[in-house]
Amino acid sequence: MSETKNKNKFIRLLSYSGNYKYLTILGCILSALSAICLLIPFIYIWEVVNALLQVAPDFAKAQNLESYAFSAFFYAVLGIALNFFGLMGTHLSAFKNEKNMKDAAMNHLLTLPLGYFSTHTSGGLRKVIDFSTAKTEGFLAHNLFDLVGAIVTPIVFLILLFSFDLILGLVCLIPIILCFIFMYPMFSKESQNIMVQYQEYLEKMNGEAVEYVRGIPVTKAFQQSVYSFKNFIKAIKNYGKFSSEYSLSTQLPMTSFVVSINGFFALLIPAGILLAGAVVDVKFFANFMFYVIFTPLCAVMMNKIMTVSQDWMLASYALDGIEAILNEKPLVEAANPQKPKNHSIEFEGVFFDYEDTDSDEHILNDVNLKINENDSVALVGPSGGGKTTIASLIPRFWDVGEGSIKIGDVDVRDISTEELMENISFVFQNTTLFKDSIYNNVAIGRKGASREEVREALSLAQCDDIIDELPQGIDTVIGTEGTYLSGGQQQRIALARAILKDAPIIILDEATALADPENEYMIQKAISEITKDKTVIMIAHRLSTVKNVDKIYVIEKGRIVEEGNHDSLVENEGLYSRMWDEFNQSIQWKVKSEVI
Ligand SMILES: Nc1ncnc2c1ncn2[C@@H]1O[C@H](COP(=O)(O)OP(=O)(O)OP(=O)(O)O)[C@@H](O)[C@H]1O
Repeated sequence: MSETKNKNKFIRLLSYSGNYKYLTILGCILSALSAICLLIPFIYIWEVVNALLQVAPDFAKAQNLESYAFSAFFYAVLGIALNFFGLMGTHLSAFKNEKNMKDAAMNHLLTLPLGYFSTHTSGGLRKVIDFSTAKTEGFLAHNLFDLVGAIVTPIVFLILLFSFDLILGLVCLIPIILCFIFMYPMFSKESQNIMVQYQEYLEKMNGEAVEYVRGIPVTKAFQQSVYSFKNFIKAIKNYGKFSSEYSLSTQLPMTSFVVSINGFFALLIPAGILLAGAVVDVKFFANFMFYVIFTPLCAVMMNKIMTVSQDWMLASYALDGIEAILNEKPLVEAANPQKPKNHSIEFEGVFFDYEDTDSDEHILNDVNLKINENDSVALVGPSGGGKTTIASLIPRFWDVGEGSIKIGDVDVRDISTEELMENISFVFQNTTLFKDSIYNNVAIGRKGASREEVREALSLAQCDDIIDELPQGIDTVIGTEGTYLSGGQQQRIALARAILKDAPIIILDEATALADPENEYMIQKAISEITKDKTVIMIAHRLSTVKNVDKIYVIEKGRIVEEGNHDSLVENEGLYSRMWDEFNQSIQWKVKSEVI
């Protein structure tokens, strides 16, 4: 059963090569032929030794030496040529395989809901795609080719063993059989699972190491030691424990394997001496020489089979990584997409939970709200209440569990993704700027935008002072020549991108979170530019930034607990009014401490 599954897996892997898979098959056939050709010269060497021994000590009388030497040379060259063309075939197919696999994964990623990327970091995805495709490419280009050669060689070897001398052949067969017996457990399902577990422990440790390096500034600032990174320590210990236990468990089979593959001589030489006592003739001596020269080759081949089996396990694990991405459910596109009638937004009885939510409480619990076209609303409330989640459901980062979200009276699930993205701009607290020029970073906001339009958007987003200070103006590449932008500056560039996009619905999540007072003032100016005549949803902790919106929704524990404008909510003396008091106190505290 597991064999069929593995076979299927191999066929699945090969299918990424498309029609190039025939090159893999051809490459493997050439590998087998090459292995046979490369063994034939040994027969001719035996013929030469035999011919010389027959006429010893008058070696000049030896016959056919040139013809043997030429034949040996011919097969050696043919073997190398077949090897070369075979490897070329497997490489071409492997490169195609790698490209197709990467394309499939990348294209599939484009169909996934945006929420997928908030739980799967770009670094992690890149690692899976790069590691997996590199591993499978290596397996198809080299390891599989080697495996065929490594399997064919002992088979031809066995045929040769028996055709030269039956008894010596049988003697040489014993260590080969022992090798296979000791190798068998290493091919088992259990052993494959161990390999997968090993990779998981290794990845966990690497992941924690990255977190550790990222956190070094905090560790130093708070005078902590490496031991404060408990997860890292735990990951190292787990990895160490697993590796030692695994190594110890393979001690006996591995040692037995190594002893057997290198134990040919231990049996061959005593057998040779014993047999030589009985039949002392030249032919026997030539045969014996043949075995002495030839048998070490078999050890090399056995070793290769052993390592290739491990390479297959790694390649199979890598394929699992890619298939995990490909098996992610894409965002379901509407069969008959509709256009929103206007840019109002409505939540009707929305319930939502993340996939891994295990609490009894819903993340969003019966959320109902209506935002008229061109109105500005704010979502405020305690941390973890669900503000970002509400905003993320509008552009379908995730789909609602129950209820519906409508834009212009059309359910967002009935709007095509393209149309939805055209209608919505979002600016998050953690803005992503590419390591590219400021110009390209902004121009991505709208296809075909002219240079002038990009400049204008930057200007409206209050970025003139940033551009003036850069060595190459808007063509300066961020992150080079010491060009690093502060969080607030990056936020303004991101706002320029949104201004250029000019979408009718704007979602601003903590847009001023990273700003110092001067940047905050500039960002506020940019925001008033971007939000003119737009439907706006703002999420903010600084209540001063949302005081003038048309409506404020107070979100707590996934529910809307209050709604109204600023004045009415302050009068209400509920959660908002308490938050407003706390906000004012914090401002006064700040002013006082600055005066002192
Ligand atoms: N990707 C996710 N997967 C699982 N749970 C999540 C995810 N994102 C948020 N949550 C959980 O959902 C709840 C609401 O989070 P959300 O970020 O929407 O709150 P918020 O009000 O915006 O918080 P904050 O003001 O701190 O940004 C929290 O309990 C949070 O832990």
